[in-house]
Amino acid sequence: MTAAAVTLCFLLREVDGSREVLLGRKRTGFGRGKVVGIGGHLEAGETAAEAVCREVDEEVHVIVAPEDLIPAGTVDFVFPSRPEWNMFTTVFLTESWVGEPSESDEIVPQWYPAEDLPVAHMWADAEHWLPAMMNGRRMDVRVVLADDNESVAGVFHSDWADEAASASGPGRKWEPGL
Ligand SMILES: Nc1[nH]c(=O)nc2c1ncn2[C@H]1C[C@H](O)[C@@H](COP(=O)(O)OP(=O)(O)OP(=O)(O)O)O1
Repeated sequence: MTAAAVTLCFLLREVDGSREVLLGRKRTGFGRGKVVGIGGHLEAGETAAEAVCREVDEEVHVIVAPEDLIPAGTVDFVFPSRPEWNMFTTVFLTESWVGEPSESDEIVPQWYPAEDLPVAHMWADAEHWLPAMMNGRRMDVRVVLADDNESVAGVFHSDWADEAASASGPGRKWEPGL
């Protein structure tokens, strides 16, 4: 089954010398009640960059220009016992936008210290890949969920800096853990 194409954007700012990231409590749909990144599904004909700018505007009313998106990699969420939930996520960071985040029907946004994420309220896998990506590590990640569709059964990564990783296909080197 093909994974749904989705995208996430993490807004980063510095306040009194400390870095903060914008997350939000999801009010509807997949992952309702969890604190998640801002983003969602690509619409037909959209690139991930176009989709994430649209989603950030729709969900938290902030305008991000495509040229201000910093590519951070991808996360493939694999739900072996619910393959219809599989999602392939293109992840971006940004430090530039216009407007102040405000809530929508879908998300209640909130700034969190980048060093102290609300992991108890997030997907269990987020602490494996999000801190590394926020710290500038560009990579492709594969998260395999356990049968409860919540806990993490396995995490694999392939750094963009790793020459072997730039070749997709059978030559690609996936390392366990992060
Ligand atoms: N295991 C996981 N860990 C995580 O941190 N985020 C996950 C995840 N599995 C999925 N996601 C994210 C990726 C994606 O951005 C989001 C689901 O997409 P949406 O918010 O668009 O879903 P909805 O059901 O609200 O659909 P829409 O109809 O597009 O609003 O959940």
